[in-house]
Amino acid sequence: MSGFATRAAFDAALADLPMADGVARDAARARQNDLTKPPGSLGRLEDIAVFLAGWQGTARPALGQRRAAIFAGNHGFVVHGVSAFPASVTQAMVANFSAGGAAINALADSSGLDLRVVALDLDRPTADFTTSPAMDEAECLAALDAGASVVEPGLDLLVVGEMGIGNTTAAAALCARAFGGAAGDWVGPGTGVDSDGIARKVAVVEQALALHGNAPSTPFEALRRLGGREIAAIAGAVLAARQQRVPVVLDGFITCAAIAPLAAAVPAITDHCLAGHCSAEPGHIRLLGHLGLDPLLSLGMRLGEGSGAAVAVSVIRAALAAHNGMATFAEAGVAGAL
Ligand SMILES: Cc1cc2ncn([C@H]3O[C@H](COP(=O)(O)O)[C@@H](O)[C@H]3O)c2cc1C
Ligand SMILES: O=C(O)c1cccnc1
Repeated sequence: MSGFATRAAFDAALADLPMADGVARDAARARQNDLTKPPGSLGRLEDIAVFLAGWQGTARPALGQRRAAIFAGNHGFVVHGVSAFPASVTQAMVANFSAGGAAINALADSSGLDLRVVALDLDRPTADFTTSPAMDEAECLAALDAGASVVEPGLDLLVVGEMGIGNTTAAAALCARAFGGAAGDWVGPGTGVDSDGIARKVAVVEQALALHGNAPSTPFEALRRLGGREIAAIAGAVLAARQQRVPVVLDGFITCAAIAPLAAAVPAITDHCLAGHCSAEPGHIRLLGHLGLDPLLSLGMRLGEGSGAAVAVSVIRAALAAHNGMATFAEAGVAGAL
């Protein structure tokens, strides 16, 4: 199993990304062209099957072991009034996940996902990033490692999600740091703050960028200074998944923002990722453009918890049902194209 015990281990993993298996990918594409339909007629369902073939290293990919990993963390900057809900909701929702009552419980169930919830030091919020780095090096490494720990051999697909009151503000700061633009380009209503709340979020992001803007702009430093434990854990999970060639389905604005610092340095980090959906949080569509990802769904969801990605898994299942279950022209005795 992978892990990120040191900053050098994280940097080395990011500098040495394995690529998809081109032979398996070509074989899957050839199979798609042999199935009893006009080539290309299943649109992105075909591309999804070919993508999974490349990362799983087989022309007939499967979804036997599929997991949703939800990481939870608390943030010091919430004292500035950046969320419509109190920070205590993070812990309460983790209890709700355990009791089976949250949206992700229902949606993971509906997509047949094994749900893992990883609560990261909820009684110890990160430091307020308007006055200091959110985490010290050891805290950030522990969070990255907690993310890596959900990636186990044999996993066919990993969905990542988060819970952390205030984290749309951290996500906005990470995006601005990674891809530029004004704080206001990345800040949105999150859980539903009003225009005063948006103004407070913009001010908090601007303060954080002013304080940390001259720090080394490495992915690790961005996560450590501007991220949070659940955000660093997502980055760790996505990177560990890549090391093991496990394909990943990203969720909304926050999960995508978690890999923004990695993608700004190494754009190929998104190659093993699908964007499950486009969130209604306004920064998400902008961020997906920077990540080079075309979302599978756009349902106006703005929840987090991995919920949009979990719904997208139903589409991915459909893609593989067609890829693995259909007959070829030869098998069915159907005449091919003229
Ligand atoms: C009951 C409840 C359940 C949630 N599940 C996910 N989030 C989402 O909302 C939070 C981010 O929004 P903000 O930055 O405005 O706080 C995160 O916890 C995210 O996962 C929730 C929020 C609430 C209130
Ligand atoms: O895009 C998301 O995942 C999101 C948006 C708002 C609040 N929580 C999550």
